[in-house]
Amino acid sequence: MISSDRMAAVDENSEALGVPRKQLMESSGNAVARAVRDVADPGASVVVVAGRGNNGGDAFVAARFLDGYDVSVRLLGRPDSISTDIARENWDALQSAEYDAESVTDSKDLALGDPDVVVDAMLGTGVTGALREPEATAAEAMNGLDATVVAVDVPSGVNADTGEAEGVAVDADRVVTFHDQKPGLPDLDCEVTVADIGIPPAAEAFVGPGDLRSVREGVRGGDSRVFVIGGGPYTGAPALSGQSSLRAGADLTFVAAPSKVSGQIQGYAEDLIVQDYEGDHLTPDQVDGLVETAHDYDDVVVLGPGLGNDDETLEAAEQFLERFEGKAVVDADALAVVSEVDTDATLVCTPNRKELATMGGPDVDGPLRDAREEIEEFAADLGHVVVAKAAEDVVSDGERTRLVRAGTPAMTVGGTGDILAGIVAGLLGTQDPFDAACAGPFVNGRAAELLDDERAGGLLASDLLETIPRAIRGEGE
Ligand SMILES: NC(=O)C1=CN([C@@H]2O[C@H](COP(=O)(O)OP(=O)(O)OC[C@H]3O[C@@H](n4cnc5c(N)ncnc54)[C@H](O)[C@@H]3O)[C@@H](O)[C@H]2O)[C@@H](O)CC1
Ligand SMILES: [K+]
Repeated sequence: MISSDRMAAVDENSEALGVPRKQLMESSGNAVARAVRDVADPGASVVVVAGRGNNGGDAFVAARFLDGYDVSVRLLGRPDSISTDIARENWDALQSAEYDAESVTDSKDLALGDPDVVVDAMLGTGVTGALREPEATAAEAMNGLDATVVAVDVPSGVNADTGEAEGVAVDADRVVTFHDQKPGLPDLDCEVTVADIGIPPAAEAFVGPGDLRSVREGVRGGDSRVFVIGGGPYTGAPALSGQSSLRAGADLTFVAAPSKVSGQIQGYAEDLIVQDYEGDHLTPDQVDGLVETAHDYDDVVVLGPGLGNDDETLEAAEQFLERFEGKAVVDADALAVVSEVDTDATLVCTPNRKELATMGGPDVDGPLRDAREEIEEFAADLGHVVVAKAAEDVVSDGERTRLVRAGTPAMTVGGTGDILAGIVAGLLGTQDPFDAACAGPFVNGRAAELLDDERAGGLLASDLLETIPRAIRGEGE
């Protein structure tokens, strides 16, 4: 089962893997033609009613695969209003090859005749709201015919995610849907076939540019705040996490740090707001104040960078998680306490191999992907999202697991993990935790790839700050 949003992401990932949408459209159209062949013998009359998006494009392709049938294609709207290049190219192909393909701009002029088969290709997953004109009238006309109605991807007017129609919808006899079943289709009163259209499994298994779709849409809203609880024995780590969270979309980032090092952390970056507490490391005395601040401002917390592993600090981290109820990225030494706490917080944990084992997860020697099932089980037991970091990362929420293979060998330099924790926190302001956890390492890796020519093996973690926005925008594909 796949939602429309996920399908769009997978489709974009497929393109990045070298299987472009136009190729998928060719397979989709071919599958639609096969369904028509199943319901009617050669010689039968087939009318294709097409809309101006890719759903229509699929049917323009289908017309070419129906040699031996009496096919006519009716495009609802002017050819220059076809909304995608690939659909237009397939329309143009019908024109130049002298198919019976005409555009109809007024639904009153839509004469369907008495065909054996109607192909409904008005709207697919691109539908929003009730069918407008001329589609609404055309749907009624199609429903009034005796013909067998074959719908492309989803009956026009029906929302593929819910199965609901806000107004009139095409009453299909058969639906040919692509790649995977859609949540809204099984409950419809029609036969549904799922056609394999050649999307590589890697387009789903690996995080790709399609997984950044909603990140690209989630612009800064003015009130997404990140609160980094870090620093003490180390000062660079919280500064890197804080800055990368700003690059990934946070509006304001605060760093809570011991007074002994707070000035130093502030000195690295004027963009951070540093709030100090007494002492040289985090202790349980600070927990009340930190929980209160994080709750008052609805902050996304980053717990861990540079905190060190003093017993008092780990005790404080544990107490913080026991009482915090918001969203947090847990990294570095703080990871060690996660499996011991009972927390209502939503956590994204970002362990490297060693930290994964320390926190009670699998101890993996070889590629993490070989342990993907154990990592998934561990995330399920933990009840949180796990981003297990290596050359190829494994991200799991206990039900879904994806791999990330972005990045360069130079990323083994210190600090890239701090950058990652900040990116995930910045994304968590607008994204669902699993989506943020998948997008984070992909963005981090792409940010390094964008610098590979310039920095090569001399990359610094702080260099990544510069290219995070470009990585989010999709550069480097
Ligand atoms: N995602 C994928 O992997 C693939 C998708 N394909 C096809 O592409 C389709 C999606 O294409 P598009 O995103 O172009 O969208 P659609 O072709 O479903 O519809 C987009 C058009 O419909 C109009 N529209 C939206 N709501 C309307 C309403 N209520 N009344 C009237 N017009 C309305 C929009 O203005 C837009 O022009 C899928 O359903 C499928 O058929 C295939 O080509 C193959 C691969
Ligand atoms: K359709």
